[in-house]
Parts: sequence; structure tokens; C-alpha cells
Amino acid sequence: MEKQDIPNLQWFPGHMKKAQRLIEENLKLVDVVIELLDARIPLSSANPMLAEIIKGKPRMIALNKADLADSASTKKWLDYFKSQNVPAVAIDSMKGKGMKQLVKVAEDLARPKTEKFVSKGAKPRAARCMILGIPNVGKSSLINRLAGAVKAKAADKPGVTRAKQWIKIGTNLDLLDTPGILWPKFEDQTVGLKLAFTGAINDDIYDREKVTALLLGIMRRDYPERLTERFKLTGDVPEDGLEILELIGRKRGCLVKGGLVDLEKAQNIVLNEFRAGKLGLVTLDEVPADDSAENGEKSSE
Ligand SMILES: Nc1nc2c(ncn2[C@@H]2O[C@H](COP(=O)(O)OP(=O)(O)OP(=O)(O)O)[C@@H](O)[C@H]2O)c(=O)[nH]1
Repeated sequence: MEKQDIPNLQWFPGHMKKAQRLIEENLKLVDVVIELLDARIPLSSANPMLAEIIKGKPRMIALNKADLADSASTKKWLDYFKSQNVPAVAIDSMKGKGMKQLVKVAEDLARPKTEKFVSKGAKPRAARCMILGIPNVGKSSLINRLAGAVKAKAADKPGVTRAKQWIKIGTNLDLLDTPGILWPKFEDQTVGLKLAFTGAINDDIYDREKVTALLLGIMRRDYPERLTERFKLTGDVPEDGLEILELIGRKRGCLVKGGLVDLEKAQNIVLNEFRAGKLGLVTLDEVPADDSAENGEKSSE
């Protein structure tokens, strides 16, 4: 199969139906869903059908990989979600930042359910929640991070068994140990690109050269100093992303016989460094200006 510029055939209708069915089965067991989004692309990493799938179940948002996003933009996103009445927190599942806040928000959201039928003075039952998100957004990392804290605690209590599917987070929260996998909004080309830049889409199914060139074009437009600093580019940086890629290849010594640039090597450098946050902390989706805004693409200034 020929590689596409932006893949749009990664999820087939059958896959989506199956994923949806699995989520719906688990939804019956939980009080709250935690929608995990990538803080660099809060719009593009969202599944447009989420509301329909969870059918009114209380939901909170966790903006993961906040360590890689522009913190001023993350703040704007948190304010935006608040204005939409969706509780949201920013987290870093690798370093464990924001975990306490996430747990507290989930517990608070579940309270109307967990306190129902509890007689006065008695303790409400633990809140039950599950994590939902598109591939690579950090679902397993978050579950492991939350579970890690608990495992340490559970160790001083021999004999405490826990149900197979649930992970105890402190005393008031139980987390389903399998996350729900959502499919991305891949039919939109701009969204597809942002998913490719951030690594949400499998690398071998898209044209890496085109995607890298497009990323460089966007970096030149929105974050020009980061580009020139990181790759020590001097003089006028060309507008064309492919030309920028060649320049970077030369700077980094990615050369093949005859002095030509090894574009594949150069692409790997750019994509890996971008994804690791070495080109600075970047957010690629902007908060919608109003409710009618369909996508959050940065405008060129
Ligand atoms: N910098 C950073 N990297 C993260 C964070 N959370 C996860 N990652 C990285 O993101 C990648 C994907 O994380 P996973 O936890 O496997 O994501 P997932 O959503 O479970 O992925 P699937 O199994 O494909 O659905 C891994 O390389 C993690 O190390 C975070 O908060 N910050």
C-alpha cells in the first residue's frame, strides 16, 4: 500500500464499533470518565464522538504531557474547559505531576453517586473511574503512575487482595485497570498532521518527509527563534519546509556520498527532537475563539 501524506485509514468502521462497544461495557461500571488529551493538541487529540459515547456520564479532562506544552497555552485551555463546565487538570504522567489534583477532581465529580443512599455518618463508597483516550496519549503511563503510588502503600498491608480489574488509588478512588481506546478525528487533514507531529500516529504509515517539512514550515511561521536557535540556522530561513530540512541536515552532518543530504536521517532528528520538547514547549491547537469554532489552528500573524 502506498504511504499517504496523512493517514486516514488507520481505523476501520469495524475497529471503531468494537472500541466503542468495549467502552460502553466498562462505562456501566464507573461513576466518572477521565478523558486524557495531549496538552500540545487538546483539540486534535480529542474524539469528536466522546459525548455521544459516554452518554451523560460525568467527565473530567486531564491534559497529559503538559511538560511538553506551552504553559501559557495550557492555562488558557484549562480556563476554556472551565468555561465549558468541564473540570480539567494539567498533568505529567512521567514525573507524576498533577496526580493529587486529578484524583481529587475525580472523587468530587463522583460524589453525588458515591454519597447516594449513604446513611448519615457512614462513609461513602470509593468513586469508580476509567481513563479514555486516543493511542499514545499516555493512558498506560497514567495508570501505572497512579498504580505505583498505591502499590507502595498496599505493600505494608499483607493480605489485602484487590479485585482483578480495579486499582485502588488511595482510599476513595478505584480505577479500572484497562483504559478505553478512542479513535482520533483522522478525517480532518490538519488534525492528522498534528497527530503525526506529536507521534500519535504510527510512523511507518505516513510520508515522513512531507510531514517533517510541514512541521518545519509551521515552526518557521509560529516559533521562528526556536528553530534558528536549536539548529543554529543563520541568515534568512527559507519558507519551504523541505529546504529547511536540507539546511538542518547539513548543519547536523547528515550527508551521503556526493555531499547530498540524508533526508531520512534529518527527518528523524527533527521529529525526535520536536517530540522530546527540544524545540521548546509548543502547543499546536489554540483555544476556540467561540463555540462555533471548528478547529483551533494557529492563525498566521
Ligand atoms: N513527556 C511526557 N511523555 C509522556 C507522558 N505520558 C506518557 N508519555 C510518553 O508517551 C508515550 C505513550 O505513552 P503510553 O502510556 O504508552 O500511551 P497509551 O495511551 O497507553 O498508548 P497506546 O497503548 O498506544 O494506546 C510513551 O513514550 C510515554 O513515555 C507525559 O506526561 N510526558
